[in-house]
Amino acid sequence: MRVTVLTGAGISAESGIRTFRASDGLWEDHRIEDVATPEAFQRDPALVQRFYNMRRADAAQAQPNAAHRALADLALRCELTLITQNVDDLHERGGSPAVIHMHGRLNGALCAACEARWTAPGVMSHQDACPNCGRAATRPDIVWFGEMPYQMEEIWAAVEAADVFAAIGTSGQVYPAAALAQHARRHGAETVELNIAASAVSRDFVRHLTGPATRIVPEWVA
Ligand SMILES: CC(C)NC(=O)[C@H](Cc1c[nH]c2ccccc12)NC(=O)[C@H](CCCC/N=C(/NCCC(=O)O)S[C@H]1O[C@H](COP(=O)(O)OP(=O)(O)OC[C@H]2O[C@@H](n3cnc4c(N)ncnc43)[C@H](O)[C@@H]2O)[C@@H](O)[C@H]1O)NC(=O)OCc1ccccc1
Repeated sequence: MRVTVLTGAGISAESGIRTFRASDGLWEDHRIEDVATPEAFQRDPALVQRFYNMRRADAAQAQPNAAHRALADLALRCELTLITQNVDDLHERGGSPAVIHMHGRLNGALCAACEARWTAPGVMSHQDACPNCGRAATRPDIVWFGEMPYQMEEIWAAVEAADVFAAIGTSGQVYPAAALAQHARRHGAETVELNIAASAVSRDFVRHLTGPATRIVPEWVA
């Protein structure tokens, strides 16, 4: 059985990581345009680094929950492709061996000059020197709005090959991630949505499991 799973901020909500669009969501007190676009980084790199340093510190405090662990268990029992929009490392800390971070990672750094990548779990500054070219053009290894998500070829292939496609804790408002369910359905997959509420693409799913991820994901996996 080939299962492809897409996760969003909702799977990490019960670990204490803020989602984006909830009433207390990140986008309530930060404008996307100010912190999550290449233009924002050009304009005020220190503001952008402060935003991601805060996110990195929050994620370091958080612990994986029963939903993260249930997916690690599922990987032992089927051919699982785990795709996440999340930039935290709770899937890995929850035991998932292979995770496709389509929107990047908090613990990653990228040189805007030579595109070198390295792991940087601590506080990051745009003045940090690149270990490869030595220039001070360090940015978080995060996919910002207007930038192409990572590993899209692998992702489309895993969606097309899936017998089951599941979306967990995502509002279906950001593309191309939000288009994956429809693509999976068009390629014959059984589509299931796991969420506490309806999403912007609930119509693309034949099954809907409603409730907190820490309850419904272990139930779905069992
Ligand atoms: C806002 C939206 C309309 N805009 C876009 O989609 C744009 C533009 C666009 C492209 N195509 C389109 C088509 C139509 C319209 C617009 C577009 N897309 C892009 O810019 C993408 C890139 C998008 C990626 C941006 N980066 C992120 N993240 C990293 C940064 C960071 O994290 O700071 S997106 C970020 O926001 C999204 C947030 O969504 P969710 O994770 O779903 O979170 P949200 O808070 O919204 O919802 C939480 C859900 O959980 C549920 N929930 C809550 N608690 C629980 C609980 N306890 N249990 C279960 N469920 C729960 C809730 O009910 C809810 O449903 C995630 O993707 C997340 O990664 N790039 C690109 O298109 O490039 C082009 C291109 C082409 C060629 C060459 C070059 C470029």
